[in-house]
Amino acid sequence: MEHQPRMASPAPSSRRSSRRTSTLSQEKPEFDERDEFEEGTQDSTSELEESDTSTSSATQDTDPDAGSDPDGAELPPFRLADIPGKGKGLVATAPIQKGKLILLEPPLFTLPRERCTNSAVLVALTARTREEQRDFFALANAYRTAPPAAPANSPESSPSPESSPPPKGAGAGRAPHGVRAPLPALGIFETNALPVPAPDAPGGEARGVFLLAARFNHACTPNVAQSWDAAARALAFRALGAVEPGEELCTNYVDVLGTRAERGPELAERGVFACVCPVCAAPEGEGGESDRRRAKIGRLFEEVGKCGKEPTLGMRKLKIALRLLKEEGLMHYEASFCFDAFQFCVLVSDIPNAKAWARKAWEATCNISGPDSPAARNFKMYWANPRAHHLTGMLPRMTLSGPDP
Ligand SMILES: C[S@@+](CC[C@H](N)C(=O)[O-])C[C@H]1O[C@@H](n2cnc3c(N)ncnc32)[C@H](O)[C@@H]1O
Repeated sequence: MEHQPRMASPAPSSRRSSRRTSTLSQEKPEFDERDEFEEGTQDSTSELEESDTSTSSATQDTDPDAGSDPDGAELPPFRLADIPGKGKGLVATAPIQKGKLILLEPPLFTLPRERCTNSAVLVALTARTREEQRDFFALANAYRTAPPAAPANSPESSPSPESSPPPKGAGAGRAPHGVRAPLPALGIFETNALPVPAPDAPGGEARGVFLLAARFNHACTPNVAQSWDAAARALAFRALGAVEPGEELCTNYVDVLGTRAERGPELAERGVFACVCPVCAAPEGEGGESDRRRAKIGRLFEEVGKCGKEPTLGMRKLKIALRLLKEEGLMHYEASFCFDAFQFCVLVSDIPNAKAWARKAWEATCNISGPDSPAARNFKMYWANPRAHHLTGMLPRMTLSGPDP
């Protein structure tokens, strides 16, 4: 039987959907439809300079401590700031609680996955206001080759490359690592676009630019999860844990259950050619420990998926994985393992523990994609009625265990 997609995450809040999947070996009982965790995309506006937090993007449920603007509208609890080694980024301006929705942002525009060209980006931009066009061209371009220094006092010598559209031709040189650089509009799009559901093709994927959320940098231990809010047709960003003022808010662009060596090439594809997040910048010894933990979680993820006929063993493995996730600060993968635990319990008709695990999966999912997300609603339904799961009673009855306190 097949082990279906597992989790969400944040995947991670990734610029690319980094949903992890695994497959139960054929002879094992089938695991059920996994959560529909949507992984984020992002965008933003360049107006959020330093202490100025005004933005046209919708924010819901923003922290009251974040204050409000003179019109009484709530301001997002973050500001745009310079981040060493990363360009600009978003930094918390107020304490943010775990699970708090910090940003809900619709895309500036989207493009079908197969039609992401420089001219398609330019055409999409013509439908936007001048201010939005300017904000788009102020976003980072990881593929831009610095143009030769212009003579002092020449028109080209003035503003920072991010404050005005790149001159025609800039960026047409060589990107880092010898990759041929795309033209500026496409370079910016490639650096910042995030996957979103295709607006007119059910089940399909498009790529969208989000002016504010594009300013989230990547971290291999992210503190912000992203998910697609289908009702709002917008990306939602929630705090994965409590955040203190001054902390940088980061999503994860790629699945982070790999070692540093494994993450590197994937990150380079997303325009992060040398990740300077605390995990990647850690001294060799500490980094090695993190690599070992992540590699082990990844292995356990696969192994748990093959334990459909050995629920006791599966439960033992997933509890080790949950402990390692906690140690590594990667709680956005928690819900998937909790749902595995739920399925082991229903397999052997251990209903009290099944309920406890479904509840934990629900709680974890609310922090990632909110209580109204399809995944959260699904887990809540199983919490109320575990026997609704089709695996119920497929193996001889036994008592497993519930979540650790
Ligand atoms: C979507 S943008 C993020 C916002 C960007 N820093 C800015 O100034 O607008 C992605 C770019 O940010 C930088 N970046 C993001 N995360 C990084 C990280 N962990 N380490 C180094 N650079 C990072 C890279 O240059 C990457 O191409």
